[in-house]
Amino acid sequence: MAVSQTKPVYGLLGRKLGHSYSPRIHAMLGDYEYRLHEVEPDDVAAFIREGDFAGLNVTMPYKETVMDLCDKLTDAAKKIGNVNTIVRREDGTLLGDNTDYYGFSHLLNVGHMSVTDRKVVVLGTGGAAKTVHAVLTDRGASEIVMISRTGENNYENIAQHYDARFIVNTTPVGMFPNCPDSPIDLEPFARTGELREGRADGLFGVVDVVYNPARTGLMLQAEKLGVPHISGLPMLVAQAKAASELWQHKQISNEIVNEIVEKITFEEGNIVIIGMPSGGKSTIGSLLAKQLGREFVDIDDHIPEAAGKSIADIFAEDGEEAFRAIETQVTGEVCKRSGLVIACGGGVVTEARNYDLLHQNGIVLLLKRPLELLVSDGRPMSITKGIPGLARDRGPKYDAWGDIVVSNDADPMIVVGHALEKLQK
Ligand SMILES: Nc1ncnc2c1ncn2[C@@H]1O[C@H](COP(=O)(O)OP(=O)(O)O)[C@@H](O)[C@H]1O
Ligand SMILES: O=C(O)C1=C[C@@H](OP(=O)(O)O)[C@@H](O)[C@H](O)C1
Ligand SMILES: [Mg+2]
Repeated sequence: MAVSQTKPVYGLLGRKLGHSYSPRIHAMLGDYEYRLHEVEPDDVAAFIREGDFAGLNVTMPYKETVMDLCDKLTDAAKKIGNVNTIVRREDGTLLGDNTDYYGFSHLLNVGHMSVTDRKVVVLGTGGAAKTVHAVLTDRGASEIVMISRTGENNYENIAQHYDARFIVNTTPVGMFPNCPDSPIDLEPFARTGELREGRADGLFGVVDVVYNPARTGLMLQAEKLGVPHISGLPMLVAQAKAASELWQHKQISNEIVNEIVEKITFEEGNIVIIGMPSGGKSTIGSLLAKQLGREFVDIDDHIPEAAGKSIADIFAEDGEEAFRAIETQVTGEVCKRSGLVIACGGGVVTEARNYDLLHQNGIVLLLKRPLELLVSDGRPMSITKGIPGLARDRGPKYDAWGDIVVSNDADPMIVVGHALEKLQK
């Protein structure tokens, strides 16, 4: 008689799990069930005692709580002071371990962040900060300064640490939906170095453990300053891999970690389309979304809703500046979401402040249609300034903002095919 095989059951324990990436990550790491458990503080002890699981990941705010509920702790978990992975052993007892340590270590490796003999500023003093501190200590950082809101080293007196060479953010500042916020200004840190080849080299690296959005305010500023930087997704995936290895008693390659990071980056990232008015952003965007099975959002469609009047009326009654203010507000709300195809208004590049909004969580696709094929119908800017004038003013900005360029000079479905090819590279 055939014996029915049931899959082992793992999962994630936390209080609010939102749209956690963990089930998707674990589905790519092994053949097991992975469930989400949102549990209130008073119920955690009972959940652990009675829980029907072969192992667990643990997240905020229970990484310290579960330490007392495990039968045994690994040395790493004891040293760091929190548990993110629980393994049920053969005799049924629970072993508490910490794979965030491995995750952060992996993040430093893939970001090429060599902290040995360097001064590091760590923003935050919570659970993630403790893990980060342990890794930095083991890697021989010369000085580790922990910044908190009210401690001895805080955001008021952070200037005394502008000589730090690395910054690690472990706070939730900048995390969705508060994006693109940033906990600190990086410029004074960068400026402490010598000016070489036109850029200050005081900062060697910036790491953000936040992974949604893909680029927090901190990452976007590091990028502008030319400072090497990396955000938290490889850490999330690597800690999951290490947990999965403990549960399955087998090794998983770093290749798989990289593949998962790439897949989630693409799926969660937005495809943000810019280009001249009537260049085909709405047309190509909606077809591309259909092809990818994604939601399509046309910023221009949401502006009348936000303003209570049509785009033509905003321009006629309130002027361009008022239109730009509403456009920025709507663009910010839409672009912080995930996994969308977004068509922007043609003038989005006229406001420098919109750059971060477009780039925080996506790839910017510049759609270029030959000027002679562009039309002005109903487009206030194209009518008043004329298409050649707009093209002259905006051309350099379109080129600077676009991460990839796609020509819209063929049948729309052919253009969508070209866009997909470039996106999947
Ligand atoms: N590849 C194409 N082939 C034929 N017509 C196109 C193509 N791309 C755009 N159009 C047409 O050009 C006009 C403007 O396109 P639209 O998508 O509204 O531009 P945008 O959103 O950039 O202002 C529409 O009438 C659309 O049908
Ligand atoms: O170029 C511009 O400044 C504008 C372009 C329009 O969007 P399309 O590019 O979709 O026409 C719309 O946002 C508004 O009329 C302003
Ligand atoms: Mg449009």
